[in-house]
Amino acid sequence: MGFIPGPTDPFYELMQPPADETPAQATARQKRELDAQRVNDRIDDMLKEERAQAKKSGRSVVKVLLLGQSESGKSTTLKNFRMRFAKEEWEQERDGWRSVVQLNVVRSITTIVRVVQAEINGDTHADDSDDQESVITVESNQSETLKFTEKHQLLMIRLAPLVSVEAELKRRLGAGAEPPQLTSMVATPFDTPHENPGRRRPAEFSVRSWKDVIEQEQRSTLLSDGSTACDTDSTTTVMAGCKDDMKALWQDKAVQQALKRRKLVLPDSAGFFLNDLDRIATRDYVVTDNDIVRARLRTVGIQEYRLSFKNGPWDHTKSGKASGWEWRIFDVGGCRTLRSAWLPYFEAVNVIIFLSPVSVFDQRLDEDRRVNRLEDSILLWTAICSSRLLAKTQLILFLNKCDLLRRKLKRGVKVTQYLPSYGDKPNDVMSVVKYFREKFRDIQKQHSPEHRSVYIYPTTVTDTEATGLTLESVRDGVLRENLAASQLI
Ligand SMILES: Nc1nc2c(ncn2[C@@H]2O[C@H](COP(=O)(O)OP(=O)(O)OP(=O)(O)O)[C@@H](O)[C@H]2O)c(=O)[nH]1
Ligand SMILES: [Mg+2]
Repeated sequence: MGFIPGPTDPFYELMQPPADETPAQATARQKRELDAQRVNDRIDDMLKEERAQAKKSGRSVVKVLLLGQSESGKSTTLKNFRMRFAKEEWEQERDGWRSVVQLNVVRSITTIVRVVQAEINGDTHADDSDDQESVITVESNQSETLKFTEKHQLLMIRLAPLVSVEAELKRRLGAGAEPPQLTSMVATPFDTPHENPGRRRPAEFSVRSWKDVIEQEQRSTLLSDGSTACDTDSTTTVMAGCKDDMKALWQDKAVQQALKRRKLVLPDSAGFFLNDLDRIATRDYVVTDNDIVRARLRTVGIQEYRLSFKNGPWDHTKSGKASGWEWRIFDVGGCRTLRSAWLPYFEAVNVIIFLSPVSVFDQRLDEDRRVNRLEDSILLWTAICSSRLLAKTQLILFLNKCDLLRRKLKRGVKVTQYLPSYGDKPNDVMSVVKYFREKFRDIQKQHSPEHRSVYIYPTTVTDTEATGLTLESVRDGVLRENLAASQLI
């Protein structure tokens, strides 16, 4: 059985049906609850079984949750964990990421093509029915005509095959994909759900489990003789054929102006991929770790990965038992429509790694454009710190996306303009990160039901070398802190 909250519990509100619920909504809710209960029961059974096995083997289990808003870098952190501590598996699945990187590239290009086409056609609003990145509006005072010529028309025609490449890649990766749930939203997992106020941006491509997607891709690219099928793959061939045109589009001045003018928000990693087309859009493209940590697949399900740690300095208890440790890391979807699904995973969790991107103080949530991203992150952090259920959970905070913060500040964006409490402190990375560190620490101190400390790391989780070192420090800290406990779950 899962836990049943009493009226004083922060979860109680969440479990109450809405006052204005119709009979149809009640039936749908009851079905959802029944399904959720079944899942919970299955998890409970599994946990029981695992506890028994762990006891037998003398191994200790640490349950780790990765939390934070959408695009905060949770899945990227999980990739770093696996890259650092599960090297063999990581090497094996590397090829499976090829199509994901290709989809990231192609989606950015087709989005740009749509913008340029809209400019050429003189549309004031581009079609936003497909991609989240394509929601763009023309500023009325900037509507002078850009210089598009026949060259651009020709580029549009020559890049047209990428639309079917995108569809093909989506179909192939679709094994683990699922349309995002556009149901009710919660700001924190403890809130009462309320209706989605109407998203301006339709969803990104998302996956229920990238484990499934990657494994399937790995199988489909591996030939019977053990070699990979990269040079026989038609999407790769088309992309290689379009390489020069993609480069020409991305580097074109009028195109760049159009993107700026229409305020097109491409994913964080678009520039990285599009500046490196000579390497990526080739028939013999080999995926690198750097590519994988930048490849974006939005998470909609909850996935679990296991890591084993053996023979470390943390491995010896007073009794001399060298038991080994297993980490079960859970990666969740951070979008507001998905946060209520986190609740069952809060039970018996040892460690939460919370990611708060420090570069987002001037951005809004995709799922609710009225909400500032930093405010959302603070709200979520406060709720996690305040939860009684999580009172004994060790908290680790990653102040992430420091590289993007640096870039933003260099462009002259002033923190104090969006965050008046920042006052006239220096507008540099060190000072901003220090400020956030203090604020998040204060919230933790003020709201934790019991005394505990929080470990705070400034991170750029796309920097795999630096993140690897951070994760080693996290691992040692967590395991030392938990050493006293003989059985962790
Ligand atoms: N430049 C930069 N990009 C980052 C950093 N961390 C994550 N990203 C990128 O941001 C995007 C989103 O990261 P994800 O790890 O998918 O975010 P998530 O928290 O799992 O998001 P959801 O699955 O929607 O909950 C990816 O394209 C990452 O490559 C960072 O520190 N710097
Ligand atoms: Mg994710």
